[in-house]
Amino acid sequence: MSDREDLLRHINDKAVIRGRVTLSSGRVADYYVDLRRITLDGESAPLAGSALLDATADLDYDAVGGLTLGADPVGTAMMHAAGARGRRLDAFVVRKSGKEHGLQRRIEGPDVAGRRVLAVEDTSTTGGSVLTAVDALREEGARIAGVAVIVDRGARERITDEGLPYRAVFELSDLDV
Ligand SMILES: O=P(O)(O)OC[C@H]1O[C@H](OP(=O)(O)OP(=O)(O)O)[C@H](O)[C@@H]1O
Ligand SMILES: O=C(O)c1cc(=O)[nH]c(=O)[nH]1
Repeated sequence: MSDREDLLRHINDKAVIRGRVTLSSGRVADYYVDLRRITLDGESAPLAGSALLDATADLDYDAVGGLTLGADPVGTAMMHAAGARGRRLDAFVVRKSGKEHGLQRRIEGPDVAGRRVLAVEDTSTTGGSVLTAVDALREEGARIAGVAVIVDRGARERITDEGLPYRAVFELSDLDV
């Protein structure tokens, strides 16, 4: 079984939660894909990191991250999967709002200014969260190589309409939902 097939089994077994739920956008749905149960799972997270590296192999970037919180373990899974392949890949975290104390950085981690970065999400429904990260990254002087998610929940059109390459390891139709 390939890593991608293995990951799909993990997602269907551990992350697909049925029941009424309010989504980030305020929409109501009758299932949730809780990918934190994958990206924070010691067996599943390396599969997710590896599958995202494969799905973005045609894109040129050297740092990866997105809007906290869902994106954080996605970026670090990719960083470690890249390291296991002998490739240096940095990670970063985009805060939802700027921090008032300390160094008052909106984007934590190695500087992204002037670098080609990949904006990631665990899942993207409206694309609003990942595009918030894209805006913050551009403000910081980063160049966006593309957007990548583990599961696309409907954001493809909005993100590609922005002119951004979009890669998803899985579409909703791949899942048992
Ligand atoms: O494409 P969108 O409509 O923006 O929805 C997707 C977002 O929703 C979830 O995060 P959530 O907003 O629940 O916040 P969290 O990551 O802080 O848990 C998920 O991790 C994405 O970030
Ligand atoms: O749209 C969302 O907020 C959302 C949907 C989903 O399936 N999983 C998730 O973490 N967020």
